[in-house]
Amino acid sequence: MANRNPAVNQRRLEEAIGCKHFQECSGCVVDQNVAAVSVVQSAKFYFSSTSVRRKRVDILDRGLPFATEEKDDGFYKVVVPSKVQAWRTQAKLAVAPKSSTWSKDGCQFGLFRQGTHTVLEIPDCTVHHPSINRAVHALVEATEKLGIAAYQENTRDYGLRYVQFQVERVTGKICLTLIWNAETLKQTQPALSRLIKELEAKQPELWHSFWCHCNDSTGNNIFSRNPRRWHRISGPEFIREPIPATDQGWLYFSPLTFRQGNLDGFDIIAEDVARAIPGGSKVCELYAGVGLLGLTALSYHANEENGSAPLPWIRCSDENPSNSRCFYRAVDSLPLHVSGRGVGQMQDDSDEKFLTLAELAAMVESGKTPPISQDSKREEPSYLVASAGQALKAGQALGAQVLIVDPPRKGLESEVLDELCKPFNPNQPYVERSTFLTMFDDKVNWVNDVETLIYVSCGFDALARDCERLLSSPAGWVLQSATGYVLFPGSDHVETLAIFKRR
Ligand SMILES: C[S@@+](CC[C@H](N)C(=O)[O-])C[C@H]1O[C@@H](n2cnc3c(N)ncnc32)[C@H](O)[C@@H]1O
Repeated sequence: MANRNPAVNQRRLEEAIGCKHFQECSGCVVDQNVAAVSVVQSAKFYFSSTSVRRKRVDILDRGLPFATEEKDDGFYKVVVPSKVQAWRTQAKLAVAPKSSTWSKDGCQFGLFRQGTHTVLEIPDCTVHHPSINRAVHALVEATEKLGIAAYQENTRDYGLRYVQFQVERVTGKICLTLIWNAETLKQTQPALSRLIKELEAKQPELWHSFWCHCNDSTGNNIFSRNPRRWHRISGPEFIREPIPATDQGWLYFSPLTFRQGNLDGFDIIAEDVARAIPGGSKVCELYAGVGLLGLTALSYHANEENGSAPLPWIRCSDENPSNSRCFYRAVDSLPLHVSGRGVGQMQDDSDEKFLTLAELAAMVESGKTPPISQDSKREEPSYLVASAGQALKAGQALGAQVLIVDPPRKGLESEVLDELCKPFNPNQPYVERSTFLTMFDDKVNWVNDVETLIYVSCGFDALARDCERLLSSPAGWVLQSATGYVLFPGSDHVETLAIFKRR
């Protein structure tokens, strides 16, 4: 996995971030040796522990003893997938009044100091993409010039609470979301419109789009999931990012969809996920966001230069309804040989759509094979809006040899984990859709055909918990590899790619 250039990785492991806000700012816990953080140490020990070694492919294949002393045996590889500086392409900053005496002299933008609600300004943050720092400077100037007041937590007065910056990497432009203490857009006026006008006038080339999110709640949540709280004020609806590991196609994001904080780094993870999928596999992806991992895999395997075979189908799902439009836009942007559109395709309700019964009977009589073959055709990439547990029970993973999961920090939903821990049922017929099932739903193993489980984790504790259950279950999972990516250099965070095989 990854580490395609060990010299570059080594240099990044030793490089300093060199930020002048370090120590005062709560954003980073180290300024150099970015892998020397406690979560990476814990992960190294965890994957070297006896309980994991017992189910590790390298140990099983070589017949090695699994009992071990408390030490890192080198199985867990650590990769720094992007530069250690300027990697952050998405940031949320808190807003506070500039002075404590007069609320209308503008705003300051930064992170809360550890354990407080006092904002520390970080105008020269070295992990921010330079466009974010430019945007912060522009906001400081504009709010000061116009006398825009920041939200006052104790009195619940005034407007601006948080700001979110999303950089479109190819243009360097910013999609700016202003989170305003208001119930409706009308209540943000005229301050919001004046602020946007000023920003646009001062730096017209910096902005991709402006959004307002109305949040008048008392809690600490920055965003509500209610789509009616979102308002696009100007600019295009979607940010475009190239599909990783290929020159073909685009991914589309809006502020209503999940987007990784370090896209350069996540590109490497997406490519590693694609490489871990055997060519020609049918793939189901849960917790798919806008389809970043699945569509990368689809593109990667459609590229002859990678010496692979195209994926007959990918089925993606996520609970956020805003994702599906982004997903289908991305599919539209792919060349036909990648998306599989029009290439011997199987439509949604099976091929029976194309033949009448009489035609089918005539074909069989004349000795021809009817075109109802569940495993030889390509199916258009599809997207289901559903929770991961619901998606499995709708049959999304029936017939899939590979399952990709990239859950939020809290890990897999218990329904998903329960399903993955069921033993393989050799008597369950192979079908690719629940309509073809001849068993009662409660008897079905919804992941019976999955041979490779690709687990991308942003929460190490939850991964360790899920891994423990998978490896001790009767489902036959063994661990092929575990790679830790220092995706947010400076922070005590690790993104892990764990690959399980069924034996
Ligand atoms: C860490 S993100 C990964 C998204 C995608 N792989 C990416 O990199 O852009 C997790 C995703 O899980 C979704 N999610 C959270 N809880 C979920 C659930 N219970 N069922 C399905 N999706 C869920 C979120 O909407 C989010 O898109």
